[in-house]
Amino acid sequence: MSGAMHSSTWSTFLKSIASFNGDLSSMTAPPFILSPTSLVEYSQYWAEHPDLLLEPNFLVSEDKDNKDEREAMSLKRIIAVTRWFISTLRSQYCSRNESMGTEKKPLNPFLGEVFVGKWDDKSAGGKLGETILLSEQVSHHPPVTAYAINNEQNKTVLQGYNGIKATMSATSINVKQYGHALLEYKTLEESYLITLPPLHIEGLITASPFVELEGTSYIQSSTGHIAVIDYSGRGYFSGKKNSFKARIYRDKLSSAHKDNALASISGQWSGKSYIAKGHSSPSSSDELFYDAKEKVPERLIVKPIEEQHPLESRRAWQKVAEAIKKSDYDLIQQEKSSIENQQRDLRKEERSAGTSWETRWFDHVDYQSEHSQDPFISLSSLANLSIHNAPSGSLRGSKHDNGDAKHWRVSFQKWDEESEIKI
Ligand SMILES: CCC(=O)OC[C@H](C)CC[C@H]1O[C@H]2C[C@H]3[C@@H]4CC=C5C[C@@H](O)CC[C@]5(C)[C@H]4CC[C@]3(C)[C@H]2[C@@H]1C
Repeated sequence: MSGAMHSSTWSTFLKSIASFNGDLSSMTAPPFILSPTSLVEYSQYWAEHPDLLLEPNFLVSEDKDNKDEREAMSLKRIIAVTRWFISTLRSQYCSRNESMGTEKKPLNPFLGEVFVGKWDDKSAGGKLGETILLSEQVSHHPPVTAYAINNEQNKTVLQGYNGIKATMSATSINVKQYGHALLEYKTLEESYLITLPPLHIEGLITASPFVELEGTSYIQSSTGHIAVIDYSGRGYFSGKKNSFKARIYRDKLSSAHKDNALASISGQWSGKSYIAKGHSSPSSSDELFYDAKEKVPERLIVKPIEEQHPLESRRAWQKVAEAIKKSDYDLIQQEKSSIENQQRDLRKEERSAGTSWETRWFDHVDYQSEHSQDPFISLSSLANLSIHNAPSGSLRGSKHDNGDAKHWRVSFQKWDEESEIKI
């Protein structure tokens, strides 16, 4: 499609943004902006660098009785966790631009849609072992995706969920993320709570949308250490797009003053970033922290579509994905409606039978009725974060710190009992 063709449908699309009702998935975006990939696949972006996710397992002090050495190693580990987290951002927020030219509108997963796969051990000597991904659309209204990434050999589990609330300004789409990630290194008996930054979509006017992160996100360790990460785009303090500054403190209390920082990291999460000791802001003459362009992401291994279960994403959306790749608008609508009609019939059957859809591998845990033993409660209080269903990273006592406190948690027992869907 030439730019001129785009601009006519795109300008009508931009006008539709003006009448935005809050639910992005209900908007009819022009076909050229549609992605053939379902949102349930985005969970894979949390572990396209399995080596970085697992690295803290290999940063332990030999001398258990040496307090200073233990302290030094726990600081090294939260720095390694921050490096892993920064390494996920290019895949999370730039991969569509890199593969398809612009950010795209993902397919809106149906309730119960699943996506599974694995990363093989690419390390020398097999110290990493296999890592698997389970991803499930646990809610359709509003859309919520839950995921778990499990590495048995190193007893490391990353689990979390994501939902969004979007609002529109004249020129950009503003997105608040809901949910969080919990990272547990069971051998180390150490865990981390990771919150999700707000984002906005820029480039809408020029029909070349891309994600820019904003605000602040946190990584809280069970050792007390906390990483506070501030995001900015072009025109902000650093003037470059995809910029961030991360400061690591001994605990939440000392994060009140920037000069208490034990380490400072800054640069671009989609490019190079640097690290310096203490609170001084690092520059390219300091030690390289991470280079997002240099490290190649490891693609998840997903079995061929013909071996997939009907609930698996690429099989379920196969005809729609092919129609999108052919830009065959009528076929896209036709194939999408057949999936939507199947879903409507399922919901109708459930209503008349008085049943409701059972989530497959995840439980909706109510933290107000049961203080589940998982570290979410202790990590949230270390970070002074709300345990409620507030925008991710909301502080305790903030205006959203009330209402439900229900969060999605993986049940590996249910995965072990799974008989139909295989990795
Ligand atoms: C409906 C309006 C429309 O189609 O506008 C077209 C534009 C492509 C902008 C809207 C879409 O932009 C997409 C970007 C998506 C986020 C990208 C990455 C993540 C991180 C992941 O861990 C969780 C999901 C999340 C937040 C995606 C959520 C959905 C976003 C905002 C898509 C917008 C519909």
